[in-house]
Formats: sequence, structure tokens, C-alpha cells
Amino acid sequence: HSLRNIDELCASIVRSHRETNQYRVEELQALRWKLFSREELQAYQSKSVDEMWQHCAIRLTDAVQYVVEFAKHIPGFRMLSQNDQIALLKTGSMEVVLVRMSRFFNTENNTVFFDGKFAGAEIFKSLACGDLITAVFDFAHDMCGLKLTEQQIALFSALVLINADRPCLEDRGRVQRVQRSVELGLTHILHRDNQDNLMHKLYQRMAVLRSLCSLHMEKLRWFSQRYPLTAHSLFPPLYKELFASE
Ligand SMILES: CCS(=O)(=O)c1ccc(CC(=O)Nc2ccc(-c3ccc(CC(C)C)c(C#N)c3)c(C(F)(F)F)c2)cc1
Repeated sequence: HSLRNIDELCASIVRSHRETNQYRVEELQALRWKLFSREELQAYQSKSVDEMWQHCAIRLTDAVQYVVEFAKHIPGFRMLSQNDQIALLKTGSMEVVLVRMSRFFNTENNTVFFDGKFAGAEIFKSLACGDLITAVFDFAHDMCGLKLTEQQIALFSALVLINADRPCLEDRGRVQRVQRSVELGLTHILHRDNQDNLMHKLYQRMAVLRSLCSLHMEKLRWFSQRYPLTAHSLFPPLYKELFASE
């Protein structure tokens, strides 16, 4: 890997990250005090469990679609087999959505951008999975504390996705080679930003991401048993394909 290749790799991952986010950080910053009114909050909280789950599944699928686009532009991802691309997205796309959530989290009032405004955790009450929401908010708060730049978020997101330790990969060696080039890219920009110490913190966060996503899958299994009709016929197909543990 000559330095030029690493620079090109970083540049294409950062460009892809920029192009696959519906909002720029500046836009989200400008909206940070746009909060839901009490009436709007009431409306969300009076939704039934399955209505709110369906609403969030649709939002989540929107966010995941952008992550799929992001993955396709990571150099080396498209050279992987279709099955390996799906396997990496199955386990990594939710993790990247959660990493991105730190871009639209306001630590001053613990609100997250959702449905066009900033909302506190209470808005998700009718989901009946307070522990998952608390963990998601705590993670977003913690990620904000790292004060990552857009470039660092882009490279970290790519590393979260290209993980050779994921289950059921056909050609683990090939994924390892792509993963190693992305790791080189991340260490390169952290070194350039004089923040080498961030690397081990980011690896620690990857373990937290895995626990968050298994909690999400556990809640989804609980929900699908209680509301099989909603889960099987009203959730977006991509959500089922990626998260239903079929
Ligand atoms: C990401 C690109 S961007 O342009 O920065 C952008 C693009 C869009 C948005 C708005 C947005 O989507 N925010 C949002 C906030 C919370 C949540 C959420 C809600 C419920 C749950 C639990 C449920 C799945 C059981 C979880 C979890 N885990 C997460 C979601 C979404 F439902 F989608 F997961 C979306 C914000 C920035």
C-alpha cells in the first residue's frame, strides 16, 4: 500500500459517506432546537406498540438504504461475493446507522433527530423497549463525546461494515484484505489528526455496537412473536431480509 493508495481509499470512503447521508451535519445543527410539541409527543406516545414499531421499522429501513449505498462505494466491497456483501450488511448496517446517529444527537438535551425534529427518548415509549432506547441514546451520547470528524466517522463506519469476523462469510480471507486496507485508512487519518489514541476507543465502541444490535434483534424476535402479522406483512422487505433472523 503506497501512501497514495491509502489517500485515495480515504478520499473515496469520505466522499461516499458525504453522498449517502440525507442531511449534512450543518443542516442537523441548524435544526437542533426544533423540538416536538407536547401534542406531537402525545400523538407518538398514544400510538399502539405495533404502530410505533412499524413506523420505526420504516424509518430504520430508510436509514439502512443509505448505508447500503455507502457500502457499495467502499473500494473492495463490490469485489466481494454477493453472499458476503449481504452477510456484512446483515450484521453491519444497523451498527452503521447507530454510528451515524451520533451525528444527529444533541447532548445538551439528550434528543435525537427523528421524523424532522429532535426528540427525547420518551417519544419511543410505546415501543415497549425502553432498555434498547436507553442503550441507543447512551451510545449516541458517548459517541458525541469522542467528537469525531466527518472523515473519522466515514472511515469508522467502513471499518464497522467490513469485518472479517462476521458469521457465515464464504471468503473470509478476501474480506480480511479489504478490512486491513480500511484499518490502514483509519489509522492514517487518526495519525494525521494527531489522535492515535482514538483507535483503541473506537475498537471498544465496536463491542458496544455488537451488544446494541443483538439487543435490537432480541426485541425484534419478541415483537414478531407478539405481532406476527405486522412483522411479516407490514414491515419493509429490506428490514425483514436484514434483521429477521431467518
Ligand atoms: C443517517 C443519515 S442522516 O442524514 O444523518 C439522518 C437521516 C435521517 C434521520 C432521522 C432518523 O432516521 N432518526 C432516527 C432516530 C432514532 C431511530 C430509532 C428508533 C427506534 C429504535 C428502536 C426500534 C428499532 C425497536 C431505534 C433503534 N435501535 C432507533 C431511528 C430509526 F428508527 F430509524 F432507527 C431513526 C437522522 C439523520
